[in-house]
Amino acid sequence: MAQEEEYSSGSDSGSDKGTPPPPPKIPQSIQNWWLNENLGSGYSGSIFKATNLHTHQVVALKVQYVHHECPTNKYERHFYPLLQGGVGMPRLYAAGVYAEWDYLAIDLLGSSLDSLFRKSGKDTMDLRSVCSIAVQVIQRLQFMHTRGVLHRDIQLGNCTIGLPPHEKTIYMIDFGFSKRYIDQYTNRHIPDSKVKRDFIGNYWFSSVNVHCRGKVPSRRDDLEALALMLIHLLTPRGLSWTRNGVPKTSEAHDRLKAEKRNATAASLCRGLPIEFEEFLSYTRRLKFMDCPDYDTWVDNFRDLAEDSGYASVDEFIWPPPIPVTPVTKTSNTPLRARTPALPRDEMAGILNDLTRLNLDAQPVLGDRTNVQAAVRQAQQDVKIDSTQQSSRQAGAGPAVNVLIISSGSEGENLAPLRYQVPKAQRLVQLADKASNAVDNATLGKLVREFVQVLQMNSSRTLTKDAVFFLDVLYKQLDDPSVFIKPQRPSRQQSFAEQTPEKQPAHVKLGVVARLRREVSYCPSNKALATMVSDFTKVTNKSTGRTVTKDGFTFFEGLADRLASLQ
Ligand SMILES: Nc1ncnc2c1ncn2[C@@H]1O[C@H](COP(=O)(O)OP(=O)(O)OP(=O)(O)O)[C@@H](O)[C@H]1O
Repeated sequence: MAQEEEYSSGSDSGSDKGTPPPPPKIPQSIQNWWLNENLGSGYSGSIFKATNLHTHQVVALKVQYVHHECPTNKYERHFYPLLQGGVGMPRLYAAGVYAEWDYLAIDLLGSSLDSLFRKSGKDTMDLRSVCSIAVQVIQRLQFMHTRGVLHRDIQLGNCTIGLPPHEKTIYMIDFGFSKRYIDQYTNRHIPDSKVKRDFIGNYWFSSVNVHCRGKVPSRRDDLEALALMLIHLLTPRGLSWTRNGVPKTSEAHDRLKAEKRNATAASLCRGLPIEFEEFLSYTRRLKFMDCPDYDTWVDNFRDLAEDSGYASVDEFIWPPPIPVTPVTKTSNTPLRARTPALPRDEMAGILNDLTRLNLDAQPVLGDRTNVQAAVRQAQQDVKIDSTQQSSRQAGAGPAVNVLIISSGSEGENLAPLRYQVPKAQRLVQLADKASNAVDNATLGKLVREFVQVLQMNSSRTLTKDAVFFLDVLYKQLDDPSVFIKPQRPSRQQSFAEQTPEKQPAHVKLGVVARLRREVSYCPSNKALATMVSDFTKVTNKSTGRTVTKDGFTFFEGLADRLASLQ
């Protein structure tokens, strides 16, 4: 941890015993390790690249003077065994005390996020990288928490990338402040307490409850710290209370705490994608013993990245790649200082204008009295989109913000498109094609294409756009005679999202396995529609919206069945 970002009034410091003598010079070798260059120094020790004198293995050696006032190595070494085997958890090779030096030999890793961000010289970090950090760090915390451990010091300096070939993986380091929240003897969650505790953590990102109210930390606080860290990265000049540096006096520290305590999620996230405000509010709503819904938040940040035109966000890629297509959602562009949110009175004016618009004659989704008109309108839309596509192909202007309906036969140009059009956009295109399909054979081909698009990158999440496609498919199969072309997906609208209560993963697995078995002898389109609906609901409601292997087999079976059910 960077010393300037660290504060611990919880340690039994030697201040009232007089200043401790300065530590002696660190020797050239410790136990079997030859110390090479210094990789970084924290408040309580230094990290060296080190080589084993016998095996020549190269590690990071974390060295600390045994009499240091904050002897974190002594605690940290007990957490590594609990965390071994997890993705993004450094391996521990050796630990011990040699002469006056407490050492830990761990995986040698790459740069910290703090150092990468500083070196970039940018005001804010790009949205893709921030989503990637969100996805990976939530997963790391989920792993640590399942092992009964809280990190308690989430900050950029404690997240590093690996060395090649693991440079796209974010590692958690520095478990010096970590703590078990599951009592190892009773196997129960530690109790809350009304007694105000000394603060252990860091000034910038420790949660309001822990930092400002002296509460006992639990899982929610690790996530709140992460939320603050993400918002910091997207905010020009960072969170306001980080701008004056480390408080030097207790009055300055009190001011910092007051500022942190008074900052609402809405005020911190103005101009940022809504997911960040929702995430911070969610972490602050959690109760002391609540288990956070890690999977849903991983999905939400994946969706946000995909919706913004970024693929494979599970991988942290640095420097950030240029998006495959221009990012079209300005509301998702983290340029708060340069594109401020609308002033209140201007917004009121726009809303008033909107209310004066006469929308009465428009066909309404699901209004079956307007079927004929809506279908005509839908066909008209397709013609317009196709015309726009051909004029664009003839060099008539940029493709930004226009939905393209492929005029080629279904699936034939998948490979080239795969690298040009983001997944979200492809799914919406497929939904549009499905809405215009007039026979089962076409729908079957579209289902096959849907499977390929879902498998385009490492994420197998049933995104909002994938649900949109299934929604269209459901409506076509259920009763095409009353089918009306649906609107584009929004965060609020989907047939599968109206009942949001969660179900455990095993329920999903059971239902999907049944669907996979039964689809090949399903008697009618209507019955297939019910299956599509069952699949979507159970997947959307389970903890983790990942499409499983059984799920993909179900869709392949569905495509086959559509081909034979004419
Ligand atoms: N395994 C590693 N491989 C490469 N560099 C590392 C490794 N671990 C730590 N570092 C570097 O050393 C810096 C300090 O590491 P760390 O935070 O673990 O030390 P610390 O002494 O516990 O810090 P503090 O006392 O401030 O908490 C990190 O920010 C990172 O740059």
